[in-house]
Amino acid sequence: MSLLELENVTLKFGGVTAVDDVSFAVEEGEVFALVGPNGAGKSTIFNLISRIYDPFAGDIRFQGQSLLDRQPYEIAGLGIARTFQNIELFEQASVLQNLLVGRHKHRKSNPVGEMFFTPFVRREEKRHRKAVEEVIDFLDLQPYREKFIAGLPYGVRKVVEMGRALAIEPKLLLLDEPASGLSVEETQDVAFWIEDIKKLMGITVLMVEHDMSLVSAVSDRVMALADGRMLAIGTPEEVQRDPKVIEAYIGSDDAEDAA
Ligand SMILES: Nc1ncnc2c1ncn2[C@@H]1O[C@H](COP(=O)(O)OP(=O)(O)OP(=O)(O)O)[C@@H](O)[C@H]1O
Repeated sequence: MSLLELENVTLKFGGVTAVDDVSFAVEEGEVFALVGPNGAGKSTIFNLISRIYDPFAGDIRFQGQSLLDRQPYEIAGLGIARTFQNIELFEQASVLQNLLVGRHKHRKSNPVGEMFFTPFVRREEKRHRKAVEEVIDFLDLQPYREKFIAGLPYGVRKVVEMGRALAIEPKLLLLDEPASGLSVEETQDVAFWIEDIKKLMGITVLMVEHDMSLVSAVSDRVMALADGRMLAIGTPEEVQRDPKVIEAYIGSDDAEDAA
């Protein structure tokens, strides 16, 4: 059984078919990338998996169970965490506080227990702190742990967003353009982290990314899309060599990314 399966998924926005009969499966333990020119449907696929949109047709399954009868707020609890293209963190809160928010789905205590700070609540709090401290160490965020997000450089914020998703202890991590806006050096760091997330944490990664150097460095498999349709699926090399993929990029705004 694949970890995540999309089967004949279609979504239309008015007259635009953003995702057109798309099927693919992500296997446990792999890094799988979605690539394609602007408007190909990549972010819409993430929003479908996150249950922000209902597909017009088709099914989306996680660990064999359909996600279509789930609400968006249930998705993290099932073990799917995501980052956003436009970083979504609490600006006036510290790195530590932002990561603790990621632990929300693990909270088992009730409001009365929290009011009286019972031994159970204390133990639970310790467990959350430990999990978050591990993520802080893992992502080298120690120097920033008490700093407010508002004062942090863009590259660090992106790492914090990845940390918040990891603090959920997901089985599947959805990374929406993890390298966008980053320097070459920062992108290399992201590549190392993705490798470690896969190898050391055993987390499966599905990512949307325009930077083909990052895609080639970390992905086991890649699916290329254009105009909502699947063009090719395979190793990064196979997909980059595919004539349909080359043609889709030529003349698009993203021609340089494909080079
Ligand atoms: N909420 C929406 N309402 C109407 N049309 C939308 C909406 N979201 C996306 N679209 C359209 O659906 C198509 C796919 O968009 P999507 O954002 O998924 O592409 P993408 O591959 O993620 O592009 P990019 O690389 O630019 O982020 C585009 O034609 C887009 O204009």
